[in-house]
Amino acid sequence: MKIPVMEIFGPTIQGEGMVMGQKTMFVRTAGCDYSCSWCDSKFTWDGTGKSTAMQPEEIIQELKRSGQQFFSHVTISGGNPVLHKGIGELIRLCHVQGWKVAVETQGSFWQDWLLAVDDITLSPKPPSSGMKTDFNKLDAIMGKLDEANASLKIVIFDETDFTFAEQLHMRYPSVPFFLQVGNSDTATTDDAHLVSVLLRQYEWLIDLTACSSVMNDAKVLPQLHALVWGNKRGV
Ligand SMILES: C[S@@+](CC[C@H](N)C(=O)[O-])C[C@H]1O[C@@H](n2cnc3c(N)ncnc32)[C@H](O)[C@@H]1O
Ligand SMILES: Nc1nc2[nH]cc(C(=O)O)c2c(=O)[nH]1
Ligand code: SF4
Ligand SMILES: [Mg+2]
Repeated sequence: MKIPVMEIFGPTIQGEGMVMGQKTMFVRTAGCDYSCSWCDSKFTWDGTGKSTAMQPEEIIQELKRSGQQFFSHVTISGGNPVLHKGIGELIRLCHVQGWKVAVETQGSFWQDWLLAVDDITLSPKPPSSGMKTDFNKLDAIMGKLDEANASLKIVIFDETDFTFAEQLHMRYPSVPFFLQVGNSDTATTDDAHLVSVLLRQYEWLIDLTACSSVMNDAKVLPQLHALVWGNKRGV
């Protein structure tokens, strides 16, 4: 079953969340059921990017061609990769190669192949995104997942987002919880300015977290790739 692929890149580091710093390849799929106001990957769903329909075997070949022997971990992101049934076969083939597989999704859809993923990052969207989380769906997904492989990662732009994150953490207290700095300027090429803004936002988020007893075991992280490469694509 074919998968619409936007880009395949790496090896780079996972710049976000539960396995930050892990060397990995990325497979970015096209299409999203959301349209977050601040999405840093709008080209996957707004018609400005070009995708290629690929069989799982072709994706494996392209990963080997571009990453050679320099990786053992593959991150599937998007868009929302959970829209695509064919990813189940891709995960199986990655495991045959001995590679671990991570998936990034917002938690709006279920596929049975999620049970085969080594690290799942669920990133429900806070109010600033303009999206509304369907908690019936999210509860059902959480109920089916092995919590050992899952984490929650919430992007924070303002105090309303932080309150949303507190409520989410209280709803799923045993799931590892990550707060992520929001990038409010995903178009700029002025890296020095972007980094200074992101570090200021990081400090603001640390200060908020420090004063929240709900967040006593949360982790507060920047997007490491944005600090190193700014808004550059394919890193
Ligand atoms: C582009 S999304 C693709 C996966 C999936 N659609 C999702 O949102 O989880 C990958 C990650 O980037 C985060 N993200 C998107 N735009 C961002 C921004 N402007 N600042 C910080 N994180 C952002 C999302 O919340 C998500 O955790
Ligand atoms: N280095 C790097 N780390 C990332 N973590 C999540 C990403 C994403 O866009 O899903 C991403 C990305 O695009 N690059
Ligand atoms: S859910 Fe993810 S890919 Fe989709 S619009 Fe939001 S941030 Fe972008
Ligand atoms: Mg990204």
